[in-house]
Amino acid sequence: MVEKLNDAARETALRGLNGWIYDAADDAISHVFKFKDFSEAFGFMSRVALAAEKAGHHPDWSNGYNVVRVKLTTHDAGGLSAKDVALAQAIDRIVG
Ligand SMILES: C[C@H](O)[C@H](O)[C@H]1CNC2=NC(N)=NC(=O)C2=N1
Repeated sequence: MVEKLNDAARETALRGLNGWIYDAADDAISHVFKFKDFSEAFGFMSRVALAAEKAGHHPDWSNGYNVVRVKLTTHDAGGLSAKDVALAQAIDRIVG
């Protein structure tokens, strides 16, 4: 059973991520990605989808043309967990 991160662990984890914003109300981390066009945005989503399936952990996300809004939280834990941090790191690698 995955556990929520405590405050100290969360702060440490966030320092290792690029531009993710902590949303205390949802105990989640979010990032808005803007791309050249829809094709670039959808390519990003396709790569993230494969990483999510591989991890067995999935984003809550939306797409409008060239913008992808990603929110990560662990539904099974009721908040932010190490799985969210790991997926955020994978997403950071995808965007480079
Ligand atoms: C059974 C459960 O839905 C699965 O273990 C996974 C699927 N993907 C998931 N993704 C996220 N973000 N949180 C979860 O708790 C989660 N659970």
